[in-house]
Amino acid sequence: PGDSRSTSKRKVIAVVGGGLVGALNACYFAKRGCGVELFESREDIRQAKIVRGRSINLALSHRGRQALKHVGMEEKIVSKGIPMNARMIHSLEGKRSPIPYGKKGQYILSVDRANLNKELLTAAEEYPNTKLNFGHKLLDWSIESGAMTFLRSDGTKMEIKADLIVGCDGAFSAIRKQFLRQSRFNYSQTYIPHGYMELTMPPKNGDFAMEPNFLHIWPRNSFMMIALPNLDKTFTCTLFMPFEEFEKITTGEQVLEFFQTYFPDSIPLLGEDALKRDFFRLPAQAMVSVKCSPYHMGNKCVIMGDAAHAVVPFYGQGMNAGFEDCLVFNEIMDQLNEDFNAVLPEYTRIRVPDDHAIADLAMYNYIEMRAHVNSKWFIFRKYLDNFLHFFMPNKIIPLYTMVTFTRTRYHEAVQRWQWQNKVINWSLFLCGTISAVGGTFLLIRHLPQSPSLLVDQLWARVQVLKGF
Ligand SMILES: Cc1cc2nc3c(=O)[nH]c(=O)nc-3n(C[C@H](O)[C@H](O)[C@H](O)COP(=O)(O)OP(=O)(O)OC[C@H]3O[C@@H](n4cnc5c(N)ncnc54)[C@H](O)[C@@H]3O)c2cc1C
Ligand SMILES: Cc1cnn(-c2ccc(OCc3ccccc3)c(C(=O)O)c2)c1-c1ccc(Cl)c(F)c1
Repeated sequence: PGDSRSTSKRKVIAVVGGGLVGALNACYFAKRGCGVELFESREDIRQAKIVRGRSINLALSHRGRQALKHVGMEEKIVSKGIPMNARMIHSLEGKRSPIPYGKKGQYILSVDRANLNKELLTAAEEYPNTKLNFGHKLLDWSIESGAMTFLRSDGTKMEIKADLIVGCDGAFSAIRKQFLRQSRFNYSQTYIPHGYMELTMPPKNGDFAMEPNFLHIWPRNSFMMIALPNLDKTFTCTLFMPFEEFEKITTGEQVLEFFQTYFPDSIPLLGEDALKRDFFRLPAQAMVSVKCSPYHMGNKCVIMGDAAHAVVPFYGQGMNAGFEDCLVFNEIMDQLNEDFNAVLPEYTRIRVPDDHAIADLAMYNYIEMRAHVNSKWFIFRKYLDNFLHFFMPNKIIPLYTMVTFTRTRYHEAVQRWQWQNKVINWSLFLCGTISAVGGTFLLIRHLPQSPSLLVDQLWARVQVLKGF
């Protein structure tokens, strides 16, 4: 087989998967001076028409931006993103409640998935030490030799070796398949009963149909819908609903009936005909949560992004976590002088707890939103968060703020949130007890007579009232 392993000092990295994380990783390794060969099963999306079936836009937040910043891509991506400074909660009655994310600089960005992927591929390609191979699908690889077998779009096969294989081939990773054959490799996957469907909300009179700088949310317990703005003044609405509910809706009239019941304010904005058409354009897509460890095999291979940790999208963190994987791996490469024997196990040791934490958080959010969260509860919770944070800014930091607007390690954010909840619950218990004791004391203290006399007086009044 072709052997790309370096004879010189320069290491050759094979990045498998040219999606968001693979393309960014190619930039990271190329910037480091490695020889990078990226292999992507699809044809070059920069030449192909738009690929359907993945979310059209995504929420980019602090972790992802920091990762892009390291390879000089933050400005380019942010300039094509639309800031969302607050949530806009839509009630069943059509009332809209804006709830800011927090301080001025705290906003998330709606970015176009295809454009982001194209920009990252082009950035990777600009490095002289990078080669992008499209139409190359990894079939198998050997943990012992590190040899990889690719099926090319012309039907031929090719084998190559590299100094390091970086598996960024998504939730159904072929790289990870080999990991599953190894002992002591832990793996779990969960398909949730909800599916998702994307609908497009067109511009109205040439402008956005709703306020553009918001993450629009219609929380209806087990039905949820969100809308993120696009540069072409459309919104991409994502409807989350149990598959069994999707399956009950088989006619255009039933679509309208459903939206009239749960999301009435969105019907005139989506357009009745477009809604009836779009709803049946693609089937609802499944959502899977994947957790595994370790993330590496020997000194040969490491997995990142959805290949290592596919998360349900109820925190808007999947891509942000995958981008942060690249940043963390790079930081460890610097610390351990690119010694793969040390870097790979250290990456697993550091990153597994954090990616498991965000996978659990996203699932927790899904379960919490599905069970409790309607618009009133959503608004109450967020006002409570903001109220507590306002009065105790260094004591109480909302979990969503830590996850979305800081690089606090995900597992530390969860630990802090659990501690904060204890403090809040204790404080509420204490306040409750103090006011109960205090109230009773005041009642007894300022009563003119003994309590029994008071009861007689109250009873007499009841008899009088009974007489009316
Ligand atoms: C509905 C929905 C909404 C989301 N919203 C957000 C959001 O708001 N914010 C956020 O941060 N994240 C969000 N995500 C998550 C985000 O989409 C993923 O975390 C992200 O795409 C992961 O990137 P990746 O590169 O690891 O995997 P992918 O994007 O899946 O890319 C994997 C690539 O590998 C290629 N590939 C697969 N198998 C092979 C093979 N055998 N050989 C070669 N190539 C192969 C694929 O063609 C693909 O190009 C959302 C996800 C969904 C489903
Ligand atoms: C794409 C994206 C980016 N961030 N978020 C997000 C997620 C959860 C949130 O709160 C959880 C909560 C609210 C109220 C009570 C408990 C928990 C908030 C928030 O605080 O605004 C924002 C999403 C998103 C993704 C899917 C759905 Cl269904 C959704 F509604 C939003």
